[in-house]
Amino acid sequence: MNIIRINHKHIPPVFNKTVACIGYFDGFHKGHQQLVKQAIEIAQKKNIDVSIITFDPDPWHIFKPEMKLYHLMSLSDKIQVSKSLGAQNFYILTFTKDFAALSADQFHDVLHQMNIDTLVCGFDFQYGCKNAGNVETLKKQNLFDVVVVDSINEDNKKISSSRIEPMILEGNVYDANHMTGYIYSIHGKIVHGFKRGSTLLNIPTANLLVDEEYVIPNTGVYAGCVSVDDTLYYAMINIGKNPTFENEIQTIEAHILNFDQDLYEKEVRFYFYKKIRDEKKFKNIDELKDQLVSDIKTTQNIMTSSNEVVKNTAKTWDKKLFM
Ligand SMILES: Cc1cc2nc3c(=O)[nH]c(=O)nc-3n(C[C@H](O)[C@H](O)[C@H](O)COP(=O)(O)O)c2cc1C
Ligand SMILES: Nc1ncnc2c1ncn2[C@@H]1O[C@H](COP(=O)(O)OP(=O)(O)OP(=O)(O)O)[C@@H](O)[C@H]1O
Repeated sequence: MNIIRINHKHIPPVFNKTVACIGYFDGFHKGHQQLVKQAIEIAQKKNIDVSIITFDPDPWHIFKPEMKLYHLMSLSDKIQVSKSLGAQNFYILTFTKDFAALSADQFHDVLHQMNIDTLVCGFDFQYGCKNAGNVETLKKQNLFDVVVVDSINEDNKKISSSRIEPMILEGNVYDANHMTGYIYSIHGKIVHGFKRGSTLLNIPTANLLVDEEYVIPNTGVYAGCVSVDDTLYYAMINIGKNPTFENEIQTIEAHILNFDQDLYEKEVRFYFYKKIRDEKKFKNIDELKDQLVSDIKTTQNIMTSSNEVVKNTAKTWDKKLFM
């Protein structure tokens, strides 16, 4: 895939004629996926490329620089998912105050210089200074064709990134996953924990130092997966302060089922499919251990009966399944 960062003031003359989807695309939910599907259909008929156009940094970063922002996906996640959805190009328009101040016509001109043949956007797409541009202004211009996708809904309400975020924060990853079709995941590096898992409990866990931009699910125990290198494994994941041991800081740790490899310093991804229980304080280590053994069975059962979403997750992140 071609990845090109673009400063709107100096657009290089390097772009293939393309059908492009435009938006911020945080989480690549089913609404976003519909745009890409539509773009692929048009591109196949015209025998031209499919491109994703997004903005970076997050426009909020320019308007409210003091605000700490959390996302469902990093920019490199979006690149990876765009590739598996079938795009040939990924264009990153650098979002600056100047870019935000473009009029609708100037914005059209930027897209024209990027050799856009057809723009695919959602019914509520807005752009340009003070959101002056919308589907109506796009349809009036004649530099490129425009295809508008109707609202993709769940429970009669538009699926959107801002609807998915609070669900994840509440721990309701199961319903959030329904709006994307694959399992929500966060990326990071495996670091050292207190080593109680491998010694006291005989159930080793990998502790994740998460990349800081992600929306983190609420505390609790989740059935899900972990991917290591190019393989996806079933896993049970705990987010919390291990109240039995009275830790002071929250950790994110996973026990990967049927897995026995050193993971320290590895870059991995944790996938949260469904919350199975709250984290609890146990009277003693044996009770915690019994609970963990039961959690392994619960996780195995939940994950084996969720074949479709697991397969789609593996496809989305280009992983093979080891189960
Ligand atoms: C799936 C799972 C569920 C867990 N549930 C609890 C829990 O309910 N209460 C608790 O105190 N610790 C819980 N733990 C955390 C264990 O106490 C933890 O794995 C252990 O302290 C090892 O930590 P370490 O990696 O720092 O050595 C859970 C861990 C996992 C992987
Ligand atoms: N549910 C949906 N149905 C159809 N089109 C959608 C849907 N959600 C987003 N789009 C379109 O996808 C593109 C990217 O959307 P974008 O990520 O900017 O917004 P969003 O998902 O609605 O997120 P937010 O909640 O942050 O507004 C836009 O063109 C938008 O109109």
